[in-house]
Amino acid sequence: MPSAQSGSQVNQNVASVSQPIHLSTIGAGAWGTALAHVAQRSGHQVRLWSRRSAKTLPEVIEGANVILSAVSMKGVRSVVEQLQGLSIPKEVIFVTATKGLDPLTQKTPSQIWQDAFPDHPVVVLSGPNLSKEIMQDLPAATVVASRNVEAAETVQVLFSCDTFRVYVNTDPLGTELGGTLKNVMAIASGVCDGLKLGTNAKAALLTRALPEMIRVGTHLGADPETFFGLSGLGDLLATCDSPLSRNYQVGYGLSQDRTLEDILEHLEGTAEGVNTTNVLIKLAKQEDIAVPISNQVYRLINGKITPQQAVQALMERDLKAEFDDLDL
Ligand SMILES: NC(=O)C1=CN([C@@H]2O[C@H](COP(=O)(O)OP(=O)(O)OC[C@H]3O[C@@H](n4cnc5c(N)ncnc54)[C@H](OP(=O)(O)O)[C@@H]3O)[C@@H](O)[C@H]2O)C=CC1
Ligand SMILES: O=C(CO)COP(=O)(O)O
Repeated sequence: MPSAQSGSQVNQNVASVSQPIHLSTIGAGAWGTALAHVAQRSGHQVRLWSRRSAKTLPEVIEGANVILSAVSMKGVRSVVEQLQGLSIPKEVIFVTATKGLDPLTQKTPSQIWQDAFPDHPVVVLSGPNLSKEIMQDLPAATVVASRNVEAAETVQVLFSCDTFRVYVNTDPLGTELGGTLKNVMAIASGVCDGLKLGTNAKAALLTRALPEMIRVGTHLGADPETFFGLSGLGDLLATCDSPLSRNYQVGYGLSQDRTLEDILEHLEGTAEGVNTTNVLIKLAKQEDIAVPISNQVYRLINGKITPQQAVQALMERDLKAEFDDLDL
């Protein structure tokens, strides 16, 4: 794999390739820490800020070329507002690695960032990236996506190293929605495994999950092709098949008749899929988008049905053609 220092073909045009990039990471949770680790490994200068930091946010972002936000969805607006109060040069690139939807506006994190900083480049980073594996320096790949290709290429250089391979994409919305929507499917997948429904059921679930994600994504303006890449199918496979995933753990716990409150209380970190499911179902109802799997996840996490009833409801749906409702 090319290192950040040597650069791939596409990166050789990026001015910053030969110099260390100054990265300020906001959020010292599992993901912020792992991404800071990767950037450091690839030879760049990294500062990390969290609400518990001794240094202030203005101190930590001073002189940064790139500001990465890896906070959970509930922290995005507060972080954006704090940064809006500071004077940040227009060439500074914002990178958002949050996988969620805003409950108030149903916007994605990158839309919130771009609304707040219309003149700055905003790049989405998303892919099959379980942070515990990344912290162990196991090989992984991800996607950085922006309408501003040069900014995306700079971020590609920033995070590329011998254990982390970064691809560029020009569809930030699709890249972001892949990582966000698969969290809902990971809850369903944890239920599927917890109930020991078998390999056939799991394959059917994941295969039907993808067109459901694409339906939502294309309705919102994303490119369908993006969902077949690392940030869509890739992240769906990783998250739905790993007990490391907090969203999978939520589904697994529900299948064992634990309450959502009890599961979340004992969970290590954030499971964005719970909030995402609630926002998605509101959106799908408003926009009339068919989301049958997400609907059952919604009913399950809101205590309206049992895991067994959720499975039964999916199996009893009207019979239909396989590709009837997917206009690719
Ligand atoms: N862990 C993973 O494997 C991956 C996670 N993600 C995504 O990254 C995001 C963060 O996940 P992760 O790091 O695992 O979660 P954690 O629960 O480990 O950390 C949550 C982070 O959010 C910050 N935060 C929460 N509320 C606020 C707030 N009100 N104001 C400021 N900051 C806040 C916390 O800040 P503080 O540090 O100050 O406590 C912390 O950094 C999620 O959207 C997740 O889906 C994406 C890919 C991989
Ligand atoms: O997004 C992730 C992997 O790509 C992490 O998944 P969880 O948030 O479910 O742990």
